Amino acid sequence: MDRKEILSGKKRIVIKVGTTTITYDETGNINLDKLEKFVRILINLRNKGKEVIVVSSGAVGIGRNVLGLEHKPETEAAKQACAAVGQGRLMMIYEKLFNEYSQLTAQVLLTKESITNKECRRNARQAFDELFRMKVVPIVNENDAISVDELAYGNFGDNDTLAAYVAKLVDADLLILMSDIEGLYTDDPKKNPNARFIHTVSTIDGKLEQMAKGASSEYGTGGMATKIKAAKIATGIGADMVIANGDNIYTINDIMAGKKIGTLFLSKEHRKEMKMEMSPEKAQYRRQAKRQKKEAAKPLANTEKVEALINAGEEKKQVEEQKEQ
Ligand SMILES: Nc1ncnc2c1ncn2[C@@H]1O[C@H](COP(=O)(O)OP(=O)(O)O)[C@@H](O)[C@H]1O
Ligand SMILES: N[C@@H](CCC(=O)OP(=O)(O)O)C(=O)O
Repeated sequence: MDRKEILSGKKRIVIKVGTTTITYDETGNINLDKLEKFVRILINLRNKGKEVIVVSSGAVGIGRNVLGLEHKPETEAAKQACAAVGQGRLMMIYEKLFNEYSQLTAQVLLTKESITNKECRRNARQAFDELFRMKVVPIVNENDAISVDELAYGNFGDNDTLAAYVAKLVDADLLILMSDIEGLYTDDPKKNPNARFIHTVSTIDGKLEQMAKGASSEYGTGGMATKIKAAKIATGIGADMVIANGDNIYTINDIMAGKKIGTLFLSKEHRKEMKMEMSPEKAQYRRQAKRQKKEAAKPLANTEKVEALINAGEEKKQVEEQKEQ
């Protein structure tokens, strides 16, 4: 099973854009050009018969700019005010762009309760179902002006996590997180030049979680840590998830076409299928590597250890040669 098979047949897609994707780094102003392209991509997906939900950040950042604040709002009240001003501006622009193509859109502002409270969750699901039926594209954000807890960005409140909960709420089969970076690395590449890119993740474990650090930009909030949290939620409910760079917004089309772009987190179903599809040679190689690792960990006398390592190297070489033949 390859990426194309996994991604091209997706039906219900949640796409999250971070503040850094829809604004200019230098000024924090809205990148209208990119937003327009984004809206066209969304409408095109709809035209192909897909159902799309947008989770759009930007309220706080845009509000901060509209209000002319030089620095990130520090107090709770300042964040609330920025979000209230910015959300209106953001929706006004989305509305205008969608309207150019006669595509209806809707604002859905969620709070923690929309997910944690059973009744609120049912109401939210009902609203999304009806919007889908009416072929409207919902644009979701947190209700930052009143959700003070969420604005702390400590527990529930970041849009990566929110997007995953939305995917869960509507039973989406794909979650795309457009970020300011092309995907997950073994460490934050902005701080560690030796960090290596990870194309596919099938298991999210403690080691992987440790690789994912916080945000390092002026406008970003969650960093990679919240994206891993989102991946756990999304893949757990059977949705695949892709993190990709929003610099080139057309990347969304490439992801949908199954091109090897960004980091793909496999849903639990695809994880199982991949395991079953592992070739006997690869399975043998894995078993052998595991055995060697175990052997090397055994306390041996120094000379024995050296001998064991040499033998292990030879054995590995032989398996690799056999594989190549
Ligand atoms: N292991 C990692 N791999 C990639 N990026 C990482 C990693 N750890 C931390 N980061 C940081 O996460 C940032 C992306 O998250 P964030 O700043 O919240 O932006 P956005 O909201 O646009 O996704 C990257 O720019 C990078 O500095
Ligand atoms: N709800 C907030 C965004 C929170 C958030 O996660 O932001 P980001 O890291 O830019 O996706 C807002 O609209 O400003």
